[in-house]
This record gives sequence, C-alpha cells and structure tokens, in this order.
Amino acid sequence: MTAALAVDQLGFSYGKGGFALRGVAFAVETGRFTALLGANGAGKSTLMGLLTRLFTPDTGAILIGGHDLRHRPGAALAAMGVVFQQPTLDLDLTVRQNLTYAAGLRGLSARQTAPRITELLDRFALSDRAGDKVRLLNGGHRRRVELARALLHRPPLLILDEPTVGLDAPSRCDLVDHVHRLCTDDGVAVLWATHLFDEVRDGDDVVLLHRGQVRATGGVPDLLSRSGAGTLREAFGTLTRPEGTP
Ligand SMILES: Nc1ncnc2c1ncn2[C@@H]1O[C@H](COP(=O)(O)OP(=O)(O)OP(=O)(O)O)[C@@H](O)[C@H]1O
Repeated sequence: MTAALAVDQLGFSYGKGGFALRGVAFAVETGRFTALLGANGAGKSTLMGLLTRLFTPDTGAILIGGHDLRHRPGAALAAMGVVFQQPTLDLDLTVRQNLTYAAGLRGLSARQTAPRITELLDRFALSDRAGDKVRLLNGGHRRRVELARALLHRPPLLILDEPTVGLDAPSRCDLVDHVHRLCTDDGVAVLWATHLFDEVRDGDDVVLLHRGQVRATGGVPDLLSRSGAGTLREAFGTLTRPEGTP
C-alpha cells in the first residue's frame, strides 16, 4: 500500500556551510500517529517547510499520497492538511466564517460546506462555539478550529508543527487525544512535530531527528528495546549521543 507520506534522502541547507537536513528518510503510514521528535534546532520546522513547499529540497524526494511534491504539487498538497506552529485564524471572524472561507479555497461547494463544517465542529466538540468570534475562544479551542480547518477537504495526511505551543497542560492533553482519535477512528495519517516526550504514546511511531539527521525510526517499544532504555526520554538520550561517548 502507498504510504500517506514518504520522504527519501531529503537534504536542505539555508546557505553556505552546514546543513539543516541531510539524508532524511522515513514514511508515515495510513492511520498511524507519527511523532517527529527532536530538540530545538533539530530541523523539524525546516522539514515542515519542505513538506509544504515553502522551501525546495536540495536533494531527495517527497511523496504525498504517492504524488511527487516536485512534479505534481497540486495533487500532493491536496492530499494533506496542515496546522502550522503559529495560529492563523482571523480573530474577528466567527468560527463558522473562518471555516466557510477556507472551504471555499479548498473548492468545496456551498452544498458540501455546511454539512462538512457541522460534522467537524461536532467531531471537535465545538458545535456550541460556531457563531462566536475566534477572539472569544481560548487557545485550546482555537487550535481545534485549526484542526477542523485542516481537515475540511478530507485529506488522508495531516501534518502539525508543534501544535501545542502556548497551551496549558489540560488543553495540550486534549489536543493530543483528539488527534490520536483521528488516526484510530478515521484512519488519518498524522505527522506531529514536537520536542515533548509526553505527547508521544506507546502505540505511536517515532522519527527521531537530531541535528538535521534521522537517528532512529520505529515504534516506541522498538526504540526502547533497541536503546535498552526504560523511557522514551532515556532512549532519546542514548540514540542521540555522539559516537564514542559512553
Ligand atoms: N531562516 C533560516 N536561516 C538560516 N538558518 C536557519 C533558518 N531557519 C532555521 N535555521 C537553522 O536550521 C536548523 C534547524 O532549525 P529548525 O527551525 O528547522 O529546527 P526545529 O527543530 O524546528 O527547532 P525549534 O523547535 O526551535 O523550532 C537550525 O540550526 C537553525 O538555526
């Protein structure tokens, strides 16, 4: 089966000297929550920039739903929903207005739009906020509106760049729950960039990014057994240790 996202030998540099990403390769399968785990400066946002075509890779290929982002960008980008790190809703429009406008941009007809928005607001427990201006919503609810917006066109792949930045602990947990349910209930493939270990669950896949390179990929139990660690935090420490260090 075609992976929802396949990245092969991706390389990128911002300029002379050094690289932001080198030889990055991994896949995100249908219905899987994949955590792109890395410390500050690991290259997570750079990778997100390549996946969304903000930057062009120096080397390698990105296939989204089997479509090559370089050669078939329209089809590739249509197969993906994105939640960027910085919120981008219009605060003075209502929740429904924000979603209606985005649905138009995604090419949904008026007849398709209303039921799709109703379904998504219900899905993310926002039905009673539909007529409120976004300005009145707390950070967690705003993020859920962004999730709904990213899913309007029913993409098989959802990518999120550190989406819990600025949220309090309950809202963070709530968002992580909602997105995991998208995988298990709806079969959406998710790539979730984070540096927070507690956002990763035992059944998730992990792509461990360190200084622009993938140090390990696999399920959580697999990473623990390979590194002989008891926790993901310890496994991260072991797998990112410079060679030759005890
Ligand atoms: N616009 C830029 N110009 C030059 N170098 C950059 C630029 N953006 C990022 N970098 C560098 O590229 C590397 C990867 O940065 P990136 O922002 O992708 O990491 P990150 O994992 O997203 O970190 P964070 O969690 O802090 O957002 C870092 O060394 C960073 O300094």
